[in-house]
Amino acid sequence: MGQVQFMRNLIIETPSVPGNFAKVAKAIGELEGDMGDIQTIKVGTLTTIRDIAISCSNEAHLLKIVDAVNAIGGGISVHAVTDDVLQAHEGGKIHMKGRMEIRSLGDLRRVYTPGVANVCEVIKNDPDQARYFTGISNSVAIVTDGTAILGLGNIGPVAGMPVMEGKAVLFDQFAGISGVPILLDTSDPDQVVETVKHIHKGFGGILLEDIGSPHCFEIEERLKAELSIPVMHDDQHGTAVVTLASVISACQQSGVELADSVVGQIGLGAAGLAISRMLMEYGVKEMRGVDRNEEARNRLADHGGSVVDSVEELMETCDIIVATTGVAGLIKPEMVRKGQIILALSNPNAEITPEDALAAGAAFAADGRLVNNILGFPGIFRGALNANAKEITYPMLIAAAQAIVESTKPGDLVPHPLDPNVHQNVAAAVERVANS
Ligand SMILES: NC(=O)C1=CN([C@@H]2O[C@H](COP(=O)(O)OP(=O)(O)OC[C@H]3O[C@@H](n4cnc5c(N)ncnc54)[C@H](O)[C@@H]3O)[C@@H](O)[C@H]2O)C=CC1
Ligand SMILES: CC(=O)C(=O)O
Ligand SMILES: [Mg+2]
Repeated sequence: MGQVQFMRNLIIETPSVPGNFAKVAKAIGELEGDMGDIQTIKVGTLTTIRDIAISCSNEAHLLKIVDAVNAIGGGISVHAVTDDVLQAHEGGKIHMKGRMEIRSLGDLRRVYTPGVANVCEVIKNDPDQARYFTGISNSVAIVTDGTAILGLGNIGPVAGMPVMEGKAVLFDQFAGISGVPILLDTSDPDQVVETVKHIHKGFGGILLEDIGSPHCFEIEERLKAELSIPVMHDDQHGTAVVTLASVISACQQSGVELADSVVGQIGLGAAGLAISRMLMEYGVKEMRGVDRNEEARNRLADHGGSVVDSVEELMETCDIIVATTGVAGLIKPEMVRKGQIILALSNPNAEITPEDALAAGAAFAADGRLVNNILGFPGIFRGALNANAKEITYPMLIAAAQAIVESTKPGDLVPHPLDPNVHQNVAAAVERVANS
């Protein structure tokens, strides 16, 4: 199958006779539709109705699949096409909920006035008590200016809100952290820094998300210097941690020495520069990079990497390739060299699909659905908040990467994101380093 841009659900009716579902699955499979969740909605004496999630390339591809299912005949038909992803977003994905229920006047007086005034006094007299008597130390602001939402570009903070709500859901589920999206109506570094400084007192940490380069570098550096709570730009360091982990695992499994490998980074923006820096920090001696933007190329050179002239040259000369350009299909199968490790991490669509990279001879290949900062940021912040850390340091990030490697099953590049152990292990490793 090509790039997955399109996820829809088909509501399909079949006569209730064994073998009919297999016919439907065959028709979908023959057209390279990728079936996901299957739900049986109704089993009647005569007919059965199922809701089948399908991933495909685009609307035209979906229509071909619908036609093919309708053409099976024998009473098999597509009743409707629904958009479950859109429906799942109705009303938003997050909701601020109280941890106390108010069932009596006594509860009301404890939770709110007059009782709450006493807690205010306690904190006024000793501000450190806010750590125990408010949710501040368990809350992280998810701050975006909307300038680099996934690989969709500068689509603005409101259009980026579904991503920020998604990050909040992940924070909650994997780390028990309250993630609060903050949408900034400015991308001017001075204004971003000032705004975050003015709101930071309500949070135990700041996650900068989908803020484009180059202003993301200045914003993060200034906030790290000026605030005494953990600040991390996820697209830089969350991604770099998970990429380092997957590269270590791939090298271990293929008997390659990472330090002696030539690593090539395509796209030297927020994610790409941070990945290059982390790999060099970890010991990669030969780090090469390419970007269409001259300033981005210069930044790699300033950090000790070497710049090459084209994607083709990079592909030809490197053992390990990481791509974070946001450009789907940038790596052509004919550019792939036998035995290469290829991580094409752009979302929602990769520079090359893992299937195409493997078919072209790559030893390991993955995309941004697998190698994703989801494996890093929840545990990194959990560990930092547990340790009451004032910042997130390189040793904490390297420890997070090592914890991901240790949580990876043999044969895999990274752990499954729904494996709660990985988030717990990352948190424990980060907390340990922060406390050392
Ligand atoms: N899998 C994951 O966990 C993550 C994936 N990403 C993905 O990485 C991509 C980039 O994200 P950011 O680094 O935040 O964006 P960015 O805008 O900071 O960087 C993109 C860089 O790619 C360069 N570029 C674009 N087209 C190019 C081409 N044809 N040849 C060479 N260079 C080119 C740009 O000049 C820019 O420097 C996005 O698609 C995003 O979804 C980002 C963070 C995490
Ligand atoms: C995963 C992520 O943060 C991104 O694609 O921007
Ligand atoms: Mg992002």
